[in-house]
Amino acid sequence: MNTENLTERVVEKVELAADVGTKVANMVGNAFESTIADSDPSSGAEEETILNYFMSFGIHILMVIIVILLKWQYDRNRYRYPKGPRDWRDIKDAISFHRKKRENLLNLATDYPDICTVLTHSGRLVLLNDPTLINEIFVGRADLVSNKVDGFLENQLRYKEGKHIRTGIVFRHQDHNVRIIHKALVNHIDNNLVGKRLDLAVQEQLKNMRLSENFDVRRTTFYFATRLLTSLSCSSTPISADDKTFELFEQNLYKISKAIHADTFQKSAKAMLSQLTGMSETLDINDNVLDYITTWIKQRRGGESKRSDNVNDEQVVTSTTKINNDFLDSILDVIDESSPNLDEDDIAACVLDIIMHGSEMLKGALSWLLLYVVKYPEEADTCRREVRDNGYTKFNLSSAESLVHTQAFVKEALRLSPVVPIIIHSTLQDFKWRKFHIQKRTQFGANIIALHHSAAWKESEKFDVTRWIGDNLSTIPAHSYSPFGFGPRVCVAEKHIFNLLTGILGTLLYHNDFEKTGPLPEPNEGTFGLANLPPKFSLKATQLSSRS
Ligand code: HEM
Repeated sequence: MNTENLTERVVEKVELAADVGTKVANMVGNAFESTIADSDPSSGAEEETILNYFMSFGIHILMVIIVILLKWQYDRNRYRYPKGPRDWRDIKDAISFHRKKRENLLNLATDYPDICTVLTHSGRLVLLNDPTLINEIFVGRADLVSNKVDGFLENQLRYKEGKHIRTGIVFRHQDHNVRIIHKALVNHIDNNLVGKRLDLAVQEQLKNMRLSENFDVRRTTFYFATRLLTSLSCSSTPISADDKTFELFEQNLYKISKAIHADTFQKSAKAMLSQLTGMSETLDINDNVLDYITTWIKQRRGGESKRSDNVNDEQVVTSTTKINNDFLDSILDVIDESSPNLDEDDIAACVLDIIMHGSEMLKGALSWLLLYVVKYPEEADTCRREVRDNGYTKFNLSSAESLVHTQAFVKEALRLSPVVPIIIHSTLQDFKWRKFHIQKRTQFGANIIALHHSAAWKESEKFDVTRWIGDNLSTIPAHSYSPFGFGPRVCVAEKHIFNLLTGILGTLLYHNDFEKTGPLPEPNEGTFGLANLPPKFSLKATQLSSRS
């Protein structure tokens, strides 16, 4: 008998056992219920009733445990996962996985260069360490979403039955609406922002950036990014430090931002508690932030219907009647294509996602860049010379492409310190893949940090900007660099992010000198949860004269 037949027979047997187990549990349960129901209350020694009650309760619990064990055994035989430290013997490692997550992700990639299954505090995770396998799952299977990440991040607001706001990493992909929104956002960036509004919007927020003798890098870059993303998402919103409502909105976003990234055992316990009780401070703040965005959308739609009331019957209201030309408009434009129809709550959730994800990610990337600027002052000086030689006085997306050294600096910093160190999606259905049979809702993690540090890179631990320049480019290993995700779920801003970051860094370096004000954190410190952020640190910025 071959192994496949044997496995099938074992599976059948266990299936049968599980079935019998359930039936027995029901029978015993029913028998006890009827025993209690049949007992004559008048004859009733009270003590006996209590005893019966406890016995019945105990047997129910026992049966539930038996059924759970049988189901567990059944699943073990039915599903086949890649090997890895996932045994109960490794439970201690699983519980402490988060504590040294960075090292764990790197070690696991060394021990299992292709793939392995790990038990983490948020459940089983199939860790993909090889670029080909990552592609097969993340590109070949566009229906993957990370529901468990939804549950884990405490900021997930169930804004509707079955729908969550997913901050940091956006949208559920099985849904038709997600595809059309993704496409609408990419088209909007390509057609309306690049070479058009984007340059002015970034210039304005760079001008307002509060750099000082001692500025908190994470906070400053967060406020810069939030304002930029808000102006691009909902351009009619008054974004000013004097606007009290906007100030509150920003502060609340910052509170959420601080709360969400921890990836610890305590955090899992807290998330579980808030799922059970529905009570969570972060969720409350999130609610409040969403209300704020809903108000903008109501105002916008109110304005639009007034405008369309004024146009005569022959005139069709199309996207050209929209005067704001922002992310919100691009979503409003695809309402007619949506199914089920996007309503105000859905739209607000998307806008909030864009603002939160964009600002979190930009904060992370810019914080790492400034940290590397002070850690590698000579490299930063080379970048500064380049921007000065190119007369790059103010942000311009398309000419950022020509800042070769500065662009290389950005790429190298995001290689060593990717803002998203592991991208987690989960499966919607059971499926067979290679020699495995994967259960639905299994988490898959693309081990980005390990890809970026793999032996395929020459001196992978070294901060070497030159690897991205000229002939050295040929030494860059294929498919081993992916700071913005993969496949259909790739970041909507992916094509332009390097130029965006290069232009921002270039402008900051043109006008400022940055120095440390105290000990600097190391790149392997900081929050390493779903996002990789440096710990809080401050720098001194000194304004440079326009021409040195
Ligand atoms: C350094 C900056 C950024 C980084 C590192 C980054 C990274 C990522 C990553 C890794 C994903 C994929 C998530 C997944 O597969 O689950 C993603 C998705 C996304 N990003 Fe970004 N991102 C950045 C900036 C931005 C900005 C500025 C925007 C603003 C428009 C943006 C909008 C989005 C959206 C809308 C998605 C979801 C796409 C979808 O699920 O269909 N990102 N980003």
